[in-house]
Amino acid sequence: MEKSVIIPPKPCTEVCNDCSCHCVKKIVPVPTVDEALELWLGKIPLRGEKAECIPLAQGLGRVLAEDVFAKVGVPVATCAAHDGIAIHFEKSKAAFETGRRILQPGDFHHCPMGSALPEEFDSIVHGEQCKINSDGTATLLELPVQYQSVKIKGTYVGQGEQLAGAGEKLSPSHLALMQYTGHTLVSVKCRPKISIIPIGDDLVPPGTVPAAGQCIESDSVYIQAIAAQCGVQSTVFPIVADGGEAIEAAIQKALPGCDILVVIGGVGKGEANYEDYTLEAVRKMGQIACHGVQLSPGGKNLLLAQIEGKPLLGIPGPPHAAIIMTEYFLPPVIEWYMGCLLYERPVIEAVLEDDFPPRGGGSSIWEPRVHVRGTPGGYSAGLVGRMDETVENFIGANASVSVTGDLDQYRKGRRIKAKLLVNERTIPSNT
Ligand SMILES: Nc1nc2c(c(=O)[nH]1)N[C@H]1C(S)=C(S)[C@@H](COP(=O)(O)OP(=O)(O)OC[C@H]3O[C@@H](n4cnc5c(N)ncnc54)[C@H](O)[C@@H]3O)O[C@H]1N2
Ligand code: MOO
Repeated sequence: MEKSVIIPPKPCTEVCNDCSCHCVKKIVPVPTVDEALELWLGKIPLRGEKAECIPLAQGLGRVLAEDVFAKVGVPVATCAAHDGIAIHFEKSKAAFETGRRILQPGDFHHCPMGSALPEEFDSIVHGEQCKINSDGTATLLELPVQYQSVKIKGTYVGQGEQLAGAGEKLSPSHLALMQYTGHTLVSVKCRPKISIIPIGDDLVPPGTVPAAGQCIESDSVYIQAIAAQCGVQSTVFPIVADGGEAIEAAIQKALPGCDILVVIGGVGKGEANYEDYTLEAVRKMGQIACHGVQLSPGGKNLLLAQIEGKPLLGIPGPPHAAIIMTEYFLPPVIEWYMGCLLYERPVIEAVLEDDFPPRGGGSSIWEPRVHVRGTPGGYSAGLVGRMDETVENFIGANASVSVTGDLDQYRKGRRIKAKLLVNERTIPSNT
């Protein structure tokens, strides 16, 4: 496995702060994705978890800041769970068994579903089991079982019963039950503010026609979209020119207003020799957790750091690399901040259409995009024809595969797990 070289900012004066070899250069193994996340987020103390109170109806997808308890029990009083008449079971049974099936007005109570049951009655005779007569009596056609269709006060939800816990993501069902039990507002965790800084002299803003050697800045919109899929809005800053001072100034400007900072580009290992100044600027301003991770494409230049206790995610510039790095590292940092899983990609099993080329393997991950198609037996998956910044890779693919472990598992005909990028119902059929 490739090794990455970490050049510490300055030699340690006392005990070496993990920079060994008398603090000149340290050869460290490239971490796996999990190790990189631990190196990065495991060291950043969570800041005060802020909460805000919002109208319940706006709560979908938000994360509860505190446990929620029913304000109102359900039902409020013992009531009918069916349209019918309320009776006293034992009394009615005794009469019914001796052939007296006519109930006098005082022997029953008309009870539409949800209405409170008078105390002297304990069972509901369904509308179909009786006949209401024009003289105010009722005829019992069938004897119900005792307590039929009676909802006892507070047995569905007890007043004060816990509905949900802090850290749960609010679903439509949460909202309905909370509103049903007396809530109009809900206390949710504040979402992180994310700032995104694209870096590179060769980038031009969207809406500009690129000249030779230029390209239109586009990674930021992907990063924004993945953040939005996690329920978080983000701000894209103007493109920053290559150069240490400009990058430092841009980071200084963005940092106070955000909780998570994403920088794009300039993280290549060629550093200043190849106009990649981001790594050096971040090294000066904060602490680097890792530069390079066992994940491709793009992982060898991924930068994870912190500045002033805020996580910084450094995404490599080439778009095909940026999408994978964003999918692997942006949701976890948002989830770390929120304390809740927010990015879910459905996983399906598919049979490989061809051998995968030997990439990845061991603990290193290769994450190619694939086409998943419906087959009579389930699904099949094939690598997209062209990788990189192609229509097939970006738009044609509907899933990706984490190729890792024993590469023999990725031969034609083997069953693999594909992580969908789309709704399963939109997978085309092979026929
Ligand atoms: N000497 C070495 N050079 C490079 C190596 C290496 O190992 N040694 N690795 C290469 C690989 S692989 C990658 S990936 C890149 C990552 O480097 P950077 O993050 O520094 O990428 P940039 O130089 O800034 O940009 C490269 C290329 O990407 C496009 N780009 C950049 N930003 C955006 C954006 N916001 N939106 C759309 N496209 C963007 C642009 O075409 C740039 O030209 O390093 C290689 N070099
Ligand atoms: O890591 Mo680079 O993404 O192989 O293009």
